[in-house]
Amino acid sequence: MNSIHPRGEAAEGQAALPRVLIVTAVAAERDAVLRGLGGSDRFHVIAAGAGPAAAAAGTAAALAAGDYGCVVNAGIGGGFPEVAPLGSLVVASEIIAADLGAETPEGFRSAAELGFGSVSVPVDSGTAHALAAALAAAGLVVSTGPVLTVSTATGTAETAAALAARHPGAAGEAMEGHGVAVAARALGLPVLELRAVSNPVGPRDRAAWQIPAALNALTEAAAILLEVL
Ligand SMILES: O=C(O)c1cccc(C(=O)CC[C@H]2O[C@@H](n3cnc4c(=O)[nH]cnc43)[C@H](O)[C@@H]2O)c1
Repeated sequence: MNSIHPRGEAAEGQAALPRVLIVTAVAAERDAVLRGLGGSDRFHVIAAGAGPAAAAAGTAAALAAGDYGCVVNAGIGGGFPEVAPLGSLVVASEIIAADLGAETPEGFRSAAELGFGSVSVPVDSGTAHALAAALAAAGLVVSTGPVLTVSTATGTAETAAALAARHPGAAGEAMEGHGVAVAARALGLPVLELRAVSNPVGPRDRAAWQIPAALNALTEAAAILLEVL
């Protein structure tokens, strides 16, 4: 882990730490992350819009305009209840485009099964482990596991069960990770995904989403991110 000089500047005799791009979907998530970062100018936080296409385009545009050493997708997300309870944090071990593929009479076939290449982007595993350990050490509840990127948020028990069966150990679901990861990978940059769980992956009950608690957890996690990256 790095020791970070105030405002991310290099201490005398040390190389400057690389800048970090953090991509969220909406302004409320961006602002929650910014509160945790406490004004560090080493981090650039954007709200690129919801869904993988907006996330990929926003990430690519930001990376083209600046010099970054690492990209993080952050926000609220759904948690698979056996793995990631409400209000907890999820650090992705891999980022999977879970609904990229085709329906067939025999069921869903992933883009990988159709011959289009992998639907999974690896994360920077050393940093992901360090982040999860630091979050746990700070007393936060954290899980690691695959985080699924979907264009349609899961809204039934049947879809949740099918996703869990296709992706054993899946911890969470959100709508931007794979877009951010593909854009980062195009420039050879390491990527992470960090989610605060606002709702279970399962039958849709939007009124029950615990958004303020998840945004608070995201703020707490961003303060730890500052120490780890
Ligand atoms: O209404 C609000 O105040 C509010 C504040 C912050 C964020 C939101 C969102 O609606 C964020 C949308 C964003 O959340 C992710 N998400 C959350 N739960 C799920 C899920 O179960 N399945 C998939 N995605 C989920 C997703 O990344 C959305 O882009 C509202």
